[in-house]
Amino acid sequence: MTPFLRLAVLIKPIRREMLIGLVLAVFASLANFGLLFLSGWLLAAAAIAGLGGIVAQNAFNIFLPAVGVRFFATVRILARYLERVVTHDATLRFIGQVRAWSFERLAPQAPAVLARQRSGDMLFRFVSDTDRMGQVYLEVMLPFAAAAICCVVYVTVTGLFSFSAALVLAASLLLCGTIIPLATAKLSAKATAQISVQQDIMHADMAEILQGMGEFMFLGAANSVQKHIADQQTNIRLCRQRILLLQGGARCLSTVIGTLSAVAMLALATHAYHAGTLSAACLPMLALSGLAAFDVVGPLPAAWQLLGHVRVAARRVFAVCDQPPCVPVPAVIASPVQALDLCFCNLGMRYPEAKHWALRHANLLIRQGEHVALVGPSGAGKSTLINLLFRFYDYQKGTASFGNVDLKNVDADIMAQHIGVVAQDYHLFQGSIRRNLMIANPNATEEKMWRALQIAQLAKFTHAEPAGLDTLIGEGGVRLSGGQARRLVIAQVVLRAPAWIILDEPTEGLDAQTEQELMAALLAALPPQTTIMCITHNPAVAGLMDRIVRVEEGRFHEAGRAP
Ligand SMILES: Nc1ncnc2c1ncn2[C@@H]1O[C@H](COP(=O)(O)OP(=O)(O)OP(=O)(O)O)[C@@H](O)[C@H]1O
Repeated sequence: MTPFLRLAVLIKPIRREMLIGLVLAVFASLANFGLLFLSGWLLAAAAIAGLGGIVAQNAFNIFLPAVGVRFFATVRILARYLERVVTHDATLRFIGQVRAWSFERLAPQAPAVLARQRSGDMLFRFVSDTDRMGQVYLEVMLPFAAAAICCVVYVTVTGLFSFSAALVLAASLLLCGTIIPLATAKLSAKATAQISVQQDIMHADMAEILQGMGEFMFLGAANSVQKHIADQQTNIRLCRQRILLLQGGARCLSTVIGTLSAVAMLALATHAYHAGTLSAACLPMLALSGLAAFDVVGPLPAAWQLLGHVRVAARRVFAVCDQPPCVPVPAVIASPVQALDLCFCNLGMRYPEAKHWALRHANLLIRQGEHVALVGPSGAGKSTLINLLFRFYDYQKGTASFGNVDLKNVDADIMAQHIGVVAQDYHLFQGSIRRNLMIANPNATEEKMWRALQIAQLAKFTHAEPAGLDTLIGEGGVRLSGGQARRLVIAQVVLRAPAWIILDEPTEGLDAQTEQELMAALLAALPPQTTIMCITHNPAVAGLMDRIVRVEEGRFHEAGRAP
């Protein structure tokens, strides 16, 4: 299906508002045309009556056309106002719909498929591209539909008075409404596509630079990065200049054609007057209405232009949304049952596009309530276990079960109900300590929050801060030290109190004493049936677990208890 057909399907729920908006837009334009049409006639007829002596003046009924002029003026204002309200409301609703639709499709792809995209690019697609797709009704469909309907009416009405003037009007409207906008769009197509691609790259670059500004400075690359962005900006500006020049030229040409057509219509009407087939009062009426008719084709070059942008934006959004999720969604989602034992049998797992198996012939059994340390060299496959458990990635060989349910029949939401993770690459949210704790457990009382902070050895720090739980931690927790941030993540997990807790290097960045206090408090506070899987390179931490499993080249080996 083409991007436009797919957009047409998405736009269906707002078709009633679209239709009302179109009717109002047509009313406003017709009222504008009627206003100039009637005013032109009224002025000329009044002047002729004025020159015709007292009998003609008395015979001339000024009131009826004056009422008509007021009617058209009022309808024009009201219809334009209501049209703005209805069409903008429809547009905002449509944008919301496009965003909700794309989010629904993107969510199952996280994080494996989305990890292959640049975050700035994703942000741009999700914000600007969906915004542009949402403009398709207001900025493209509405002007085209309104122009088509109004032009037919204008030409028909003009034809009732002068066939030749109607022909001139029809030809000029066709030229300004289709040929000039099409030619402009064709000439600027390359620049339009370039802008889309370059903006795409620039936004992704900008996001990366903002996130890694410190690292760029450490590497002494800040100036070259600045220059790189400035160059991209220059390219985009040059493309924009070209488009604006073409659009300005098209507008000029349309104005010239509109004026020439009004002059030609006046000349033809004058000829008809001399031939006795048209009254003198109709001459300015046709000239003025000829000018008014061009109002509806004015926005069309910009509409053609935007059509190109919408096509590019829709293609980009659909391209991301159509990617199949890395892990197929189970037809029927199962729920693990007690006891929540984890069992891998001859498991083989390879990351997409990777040459090597991250896990191979892996056998592992962890019973609920056990405290197990996972040790082993870097790259052995320890963190891969988390990716598998949360169904971020799929396994290709062997079997895996959790709580007597095949892992292929569960999804991340189900697993998150049973497992809490303190990951190596954790993320804290902008805002306060309280907000971050509430995200983990929206129903947590203040007392429970303090207890979780106590266990995570962060209560002393929080108490010492004047704002306490409302202490702001900055974007990603930048106002906290690495160790404090990690302990806040531990507090989040404690607050959730899941049946399983996976700690990936929980004490990294902590001094020996805090490390001991943290682990002791954690082990003492957790209910005995809580399973702990602790991934660590630290022998002291591994020694606190019931048993140690060594991970080597994607296989699990029992290594007994640490001394
Ligand atoms: N997203 C990914 N795509 C492709 N390969 C990956 C991905 N993540 C990990 N790998 C590969 O899988 C293997 C196991 O990685 P994993 O992260 O599980 O190691 P680890 O034991 O946790 O290492 P560390 O102790 O350094 O965290 C490595 O060879 C790694 O290169």
